[in-house]
Amino acid sequence: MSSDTQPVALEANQPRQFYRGGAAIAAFRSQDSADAGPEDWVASTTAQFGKDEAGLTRLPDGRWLRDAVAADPEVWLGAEHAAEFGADTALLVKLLDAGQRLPVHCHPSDAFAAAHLGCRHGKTEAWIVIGTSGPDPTVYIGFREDVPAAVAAGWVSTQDSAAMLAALNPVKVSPGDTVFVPAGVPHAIGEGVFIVELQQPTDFSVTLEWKGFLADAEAGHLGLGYDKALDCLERRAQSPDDLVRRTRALTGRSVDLFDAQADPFFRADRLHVSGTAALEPSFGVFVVLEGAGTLGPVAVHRGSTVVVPHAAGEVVVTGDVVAVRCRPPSVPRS
Ligand SMILES: O=P(O)(O)OC[C@H]1O[C@](O)(CO)[C@@H](O)[C@@H]1O
Repeated sequence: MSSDTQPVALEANQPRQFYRGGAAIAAFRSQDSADAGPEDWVASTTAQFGKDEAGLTRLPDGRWLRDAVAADPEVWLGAEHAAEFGADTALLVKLLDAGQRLPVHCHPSDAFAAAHLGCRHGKTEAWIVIGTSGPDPTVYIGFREDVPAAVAAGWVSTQDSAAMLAALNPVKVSPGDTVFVPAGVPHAIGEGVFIVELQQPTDFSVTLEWKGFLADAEAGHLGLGYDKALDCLERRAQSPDDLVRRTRALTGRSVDLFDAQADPFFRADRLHVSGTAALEPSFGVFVVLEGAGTLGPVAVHRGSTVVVPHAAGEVVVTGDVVAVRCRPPSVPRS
């Protein structure tokens, strides 16, 4: 019988990345050192692309979370989820602190990943802005106008960063804003933006703007070559209004952070608890944004991250707490 029936507080898990950042994570989590890097992979059962272990979360008892879930998917994920996904959580959550602008890149869809990368998941993602710094916190999302394939390929081969960035919609952001990033849509998170990121559980990226970020072009196309990799790029114009939501003013007990277009990929809500709240049974990844209290038996405060197995049942939150609850997609009942 599995003992994984209680929420578990997690330490930071910061695999090496190629870009600067991390001070906001250190401040948020009250860490001593700000040098651990710009990303914290929370409750991760996903390794970095091409790596065996980097990125995976270790439970406090020393097991990889991935192995614990594999040993008992129904305990961790519930019977319905396990029937659809097996031991796959179908979710990756990160804290990401962009200490510099990230490169322009995009991610494959499920169909592209299945056809070329041997995986059922692509990497649709979404961002919940939880902090900003500097004079101009901006994200860049989707092309402003349709871009012909030859133009995109030309930008990549000449590494025309200025053209690539200028082709994207800039969006100023502040805490409480959310951005849905469908597979294929090119994007770059700007300097000074600190987010909770939800995504499908892969590390597949096509880095259009590799120069100045990656060692060489080879690191940017998933081993497919840019000719093939750029087939996953969404070159049609996007309207930021369709992708960005401003949720800061919403303070209900549970505020849905994304709209229906995110439902096939993941769910997130912001819980505002004052007193007690009982949460329905579910696998969940929690990031506590404000306040202090308890999540089941676990004491939590700003900066806490907690993974909750489905078998924890109805979990009670107490105290004055604002937290983001991240969950995999709900599996339709047949
Ligand atoms: O996928 P890359 O090129 O490593 O990009 C870095 C980061 O950019 C993101 O895709 C956010 O846009 C992160 O999930 C990822 O870790």
